[in-house]
Amino acid sequence: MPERVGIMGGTFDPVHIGHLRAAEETVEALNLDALFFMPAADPPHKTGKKIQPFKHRWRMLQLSLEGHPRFHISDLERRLPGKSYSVITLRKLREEVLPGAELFFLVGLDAFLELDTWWHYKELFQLAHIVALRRPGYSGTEIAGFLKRKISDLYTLNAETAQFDHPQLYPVHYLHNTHLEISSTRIRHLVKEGRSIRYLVLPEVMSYIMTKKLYHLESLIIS
Ligand SMILES: Nc1ncnc2c1ncn2[C@@H]1O[C@H](COP(=O)(O)OP(=O)(O)OP(=O)(O)O)[C@@H](O)[C@H]1O
Ligand SMILES: O=C(O)c1ccc[n+]([C@@H]2O[C@H](COP(=O)([O-])O)[C@@H](O)[C@H]2O)c1
Repeated sequence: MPERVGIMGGTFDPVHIGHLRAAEETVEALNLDALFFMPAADPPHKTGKKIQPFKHRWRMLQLSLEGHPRFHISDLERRLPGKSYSVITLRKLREEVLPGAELFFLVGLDAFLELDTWWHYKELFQLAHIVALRRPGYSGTEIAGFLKRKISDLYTLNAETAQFDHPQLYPVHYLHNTHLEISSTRIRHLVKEGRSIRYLVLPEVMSYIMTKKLYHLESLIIS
């Protein structure tokens, strides 16, 4: 039986419990054998924005995932040249890194409803199952209309499995994960204002941010 492998792409600047809990609930709900966090080296929609170097974002992920039996990190996008387009990453995974595996690509509902702005976005649905994660501020009722308008009007909701099926393309799953109103943007702002981020990130990540002075006012001014 081919392995069922989740891929969670992100900037992870920094990784927070919104990411971690959504990933945990996906692994459980969809019975995944493994889930790879895939930090983007050059996130296409963050061009020109200041993001922390890959090594810090990578280390914070490592600290967060340590000891988890099914969570792993991949440095594939750091090794690929150019912008971190998800279609390129998924092609590479299917063709070379994980041939034979069944891939599940996780995206928050905010990102899902903007998938039509991604590079060669229609191909995503030929490469992997898409898992749309609930996120406060975005409604799952928009998924059906989005699929119909932007991808294919042959997607239909299967009431039994609560997923959208298609005769040729991969299914789209809408996960009823816990609503956690947490974003990396909010965490960066809290640090900058000298406020607490305890319980929004793992303790090891909080210590790392403090020790390395990431997101602090001084570090933002100097660099
Ligand atoms: N609280 C959350 N609940 C569900 N999904 C989330 C949550 N936070 C982020 N995600 C999803 O995780 C993926 C990676 O997110 P990303 O690293 O950009 O974090 P972010 O918190 O959205 O960051 P930023 O605020 O800097 O844009 C995206 O698909 C995003 O939609
Ligand atoms: O492929 C694209 O065109 C594309 C456009 C925007 C975002 N992505 C990916 O989506 C993930 C989340 O991106 P972001 O900017 O919300 O952190 C990350 O893995 C990006 O590489 C991918």
